[in-house]
Amino acid sequence: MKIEDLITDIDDQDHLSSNEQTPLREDAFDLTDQEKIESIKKDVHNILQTLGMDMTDDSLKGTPNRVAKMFVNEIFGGLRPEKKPSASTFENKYKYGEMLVEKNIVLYSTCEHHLLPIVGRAHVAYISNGNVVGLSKMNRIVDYYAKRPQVQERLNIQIVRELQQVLNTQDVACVIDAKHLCVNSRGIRDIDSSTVTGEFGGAFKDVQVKREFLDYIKMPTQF
Ligand SMILES: Nc1nc2c(ncn2[C@@H]2O[C@H](COP(=O)(O)OP(=O)(O)OP(=O)(O)O)[C@@H](O)[C@H]2O)c(=O)[nH]1
Ligand SMILES: [Zn+2]
Repeated sequence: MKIEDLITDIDDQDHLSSNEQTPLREDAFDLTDQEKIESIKKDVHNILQTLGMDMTDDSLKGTPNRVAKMFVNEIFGGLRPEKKPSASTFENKYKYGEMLVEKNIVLYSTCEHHLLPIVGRAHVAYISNGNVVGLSKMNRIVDYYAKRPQVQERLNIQIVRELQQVLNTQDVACVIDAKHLCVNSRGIRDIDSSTVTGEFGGAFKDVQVKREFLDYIKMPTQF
């Protein structure tokens, strides 16, 4: 793929290098969402028709529209830059200077190689540089980048880069542990394996800081 063919969220271009970006074409948003749904509907119909399915069957006739809407509005809804959650920060008045960990964030994404689900957990942490972000915004940022055709490594990096920008600090980390249905349910069909990735920025590169973060993740949640 040529470098010119790669764009990312328009407002992300300053701080992401091209290999961290979702490979989108420049004309990615020329069509409206409704136009995309109409086009994908025909494609899904064609796939099922080619497979020999009776597309007039009551149970199947709504499928192309259903799948097209699901692609555009739901599982790939995070391709649209305007859907990025606004993660307003506020002043760290209480001067909390330790690590904050938002753990066990449920993650649903889609493997871009097979278009099968990736299901897992993300654990996000940062050390405040004067600003704090609303807790739920971390879950929302994970969800936004997960709603794209993804590979886990890129998803992991995109989450960290976004929070680094929002919080104006390098001291952000994210670990993802996820099952890829392309590995679990087809191909090698290894139901037990999962994939762990980690991205550690700034202070989290320090072994002890990283250790503290990983220990918090392991700690059972008591409630
Ligand atoms: N690095 C990485 N690889 C992934 C991810 N999701 C899926 N893959 C892998 O992408 C690879 C695609 O390999 P191919 O050989 O082209 O596909 P395939 O013939 O379907 O491979 P098998 O899954 O081994 O049957 C597979 O090994 C997948 O396991 C991911 O998030 N990160
Ligand atoms: Zn896959």
